[in-house]
Amino acid sequence: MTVAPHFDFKNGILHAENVPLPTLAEKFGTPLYVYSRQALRDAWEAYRVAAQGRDVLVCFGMKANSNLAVLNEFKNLGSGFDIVSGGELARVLAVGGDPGKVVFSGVGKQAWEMQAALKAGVKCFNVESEAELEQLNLVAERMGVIAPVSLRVNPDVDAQTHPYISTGLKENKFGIAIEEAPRIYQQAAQFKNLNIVGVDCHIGSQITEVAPYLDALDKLMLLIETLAGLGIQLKHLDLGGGIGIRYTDETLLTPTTLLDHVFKRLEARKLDYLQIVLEPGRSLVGNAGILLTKVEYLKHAEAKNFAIVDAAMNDLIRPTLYDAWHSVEQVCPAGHAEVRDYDIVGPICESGDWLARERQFALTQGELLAIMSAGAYAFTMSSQYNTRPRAAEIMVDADRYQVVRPRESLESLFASETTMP
Ligand SMILES: Cc1ncc(COP(=O)(O)O)c(C=O)c1O
Ligand SMILES: N[C@@H](CCCC[NH3+])C(=O)O
Repeated sequence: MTVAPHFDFKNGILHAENVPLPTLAEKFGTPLYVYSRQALRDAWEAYRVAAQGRDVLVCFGMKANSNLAVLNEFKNLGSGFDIVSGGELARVLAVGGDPGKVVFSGVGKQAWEMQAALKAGVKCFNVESEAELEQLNLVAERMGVIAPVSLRVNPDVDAQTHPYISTGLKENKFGIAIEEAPRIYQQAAQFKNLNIVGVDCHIGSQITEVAPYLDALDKLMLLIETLAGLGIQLKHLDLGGGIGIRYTDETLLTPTTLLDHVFKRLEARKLDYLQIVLEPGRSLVGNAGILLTKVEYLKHAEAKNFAIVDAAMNDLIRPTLYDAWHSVEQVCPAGHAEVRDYDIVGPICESGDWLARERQFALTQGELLAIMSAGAYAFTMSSQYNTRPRAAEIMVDADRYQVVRPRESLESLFASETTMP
């Protein structure tokens, strides 16, 4: 068993659904991102079941994986989208996503992005500062439209996750301090081209406990009641994303547990008329993807053993950026070689170019490894550092597969560059 249900061993070979990974490596080369369509569907189903027919809108936090094939799958399942840029909006529109189910997050929305989102008709802007409110009102006024607004408040709760991916603490750059929120809502109500529709928070990522969400919810419910007292009625409450996935042996918070707790508290306060919006990213895609890579060289140095693979930090930056653990599987474990502790590293000229450290393997040169849980914040955070073309992406569906993004060609990497005479 691997950490990802649709990536499993059959006859000693790791498969994506029914497709042996060596077949894909041979056909498309490595490094290669491979996604399981069924894993996307199962992850979505967990949210659908959790909603139990209650008014819940799931907006896929698409920064986790914005490949059009992935977006299209979620669109067809009824998902909305949480976007953070004009670029992400363009992707949603490219797959025919419903702008009425799009929430626009982010601390630094530019005027052109606001304009594009207003033109498309997004569900709401999650506004993160007073300055942004003013700018949004101005853009809407110029266009002669009304902008739907929700304030992203910072509830100052500890999501008990990695400091780099915790976003709901006072010292984070995100959101409006919750004590300031009533004043700023009142200010927003004065703007002629804004329409207040909701409240939003997002406290962090890879959260495995329900408590931080409930701490945030309690603070938000109090705010909603305060606002009602001031004559400001909200229609929705957005609790952001953040549900964690299994990278190793984490005990998981399920969407059902989260929503059951949330609705219980809302009912107790008679606030269950509110629509609940969620913005899950990682939990919808994280374990629906792997990064397939080939061992180029084995290097047995005095202090350490290295497996130098053809994937690198430009393909998957999470290990070096967050010290994140990704489980690694041998695609065809043969077991003849000597078992050693290996650092799995890429070819990039940085000491930080590692994908896993101190893992016990019996490795052979030329064999394939699968870096697991690489469906979220993996390809989307990739770069071309060291003039390395970004990897291809493949979607598998039972025994079918399709290239959903080809490997970049070398020429394309510098095709638009010019020399100066
Ligand atoms: C505003 C916002 N919403 C949703 C998400 C998705 O988070 P996750 O992938 O942890 O579900 C993020 C990223 O952390 C975010 O910043
Ligand atoms: N990129 C981070 C998550 C941050 C999400 C952005 N708000 C990760 O890989 O874990």
